[in-house]
Amino acid sequence: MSVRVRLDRVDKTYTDRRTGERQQIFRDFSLTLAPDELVAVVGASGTGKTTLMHLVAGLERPDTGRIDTGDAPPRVGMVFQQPRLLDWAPVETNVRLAARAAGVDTAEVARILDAVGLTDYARSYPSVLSGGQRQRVAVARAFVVQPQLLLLDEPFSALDELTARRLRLLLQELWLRRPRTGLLVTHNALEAAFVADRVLVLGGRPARVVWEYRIDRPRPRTPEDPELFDIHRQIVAEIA
Ligand SMILES: Nc1ncnc2c1ncn2[C@@H]1O[C@H](COP(=O)(O)OP(=O)(O)OP(=O)(O)O)[C@@H](O)[C@H]1O
Repeated sequence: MSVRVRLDRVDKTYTDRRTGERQQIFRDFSLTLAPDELVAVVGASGTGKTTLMHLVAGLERPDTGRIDTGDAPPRVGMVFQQPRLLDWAPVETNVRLAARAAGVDTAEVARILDAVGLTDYARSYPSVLSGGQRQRVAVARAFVVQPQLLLLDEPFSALDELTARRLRLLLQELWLRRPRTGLLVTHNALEAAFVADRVLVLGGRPARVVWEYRIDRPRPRTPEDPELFDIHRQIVAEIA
């Protein structure tokens, strides 16, 4: 079952540790992610993209307002900029521990390792893998839990462009096997255009959606699609 995510009139304030000043990151902020919709959030540094992700993940609580993800807490798969693997454990164990913690049949582990192209590295330790391979493990760990909600915070921005591109294609492939609701935070407008059903440009303080674009390009998409390139240019123009 896919989830609908609804942020309803959310306020979120932080106190600056150095100055003691209060910063209102969100005021009366509402947003809905439809079931199986992939939404990308872009915008200038410090606007509140990661805060938004943390609110949706339940890692931060709103001061006021509600975040509704349905009756039962959804299974969440997260991918961060850094893979955050357990260095003492082989690849297979990294993925299996995530599956077990989520109560998912560990038979899924071999299947997802195959899907991300890491079967031959199942017994390897993260330290011997390339950056791209480590991030593939992180993607496997996120997908092995069969997430109803996918949260991607700059998942490919620490990788070189060619590797990032391969991982975006992998993400598309995994998502197409079974679509699910997702939120992607990225600085890369082309990535947003390639991955998302809808792109939001966040700006200002408190943050608001200053521009929104629905991407109706059919999937599977290719990064060479000139229409996606045009959309990416519009996104860049809106961020600037
Ligand atoms: N735990 C915290 N305590 C205090 N201030 C915080 C905390 N988390 C974020 N902030 C502040 O909230 C604002 C928004 O931060 P956030 O990380 O959400 O922005 P962002 O849009 O993700 O930025 P970037 O693109 O640079 O990652 C920033 O001014 C940041 O300093």
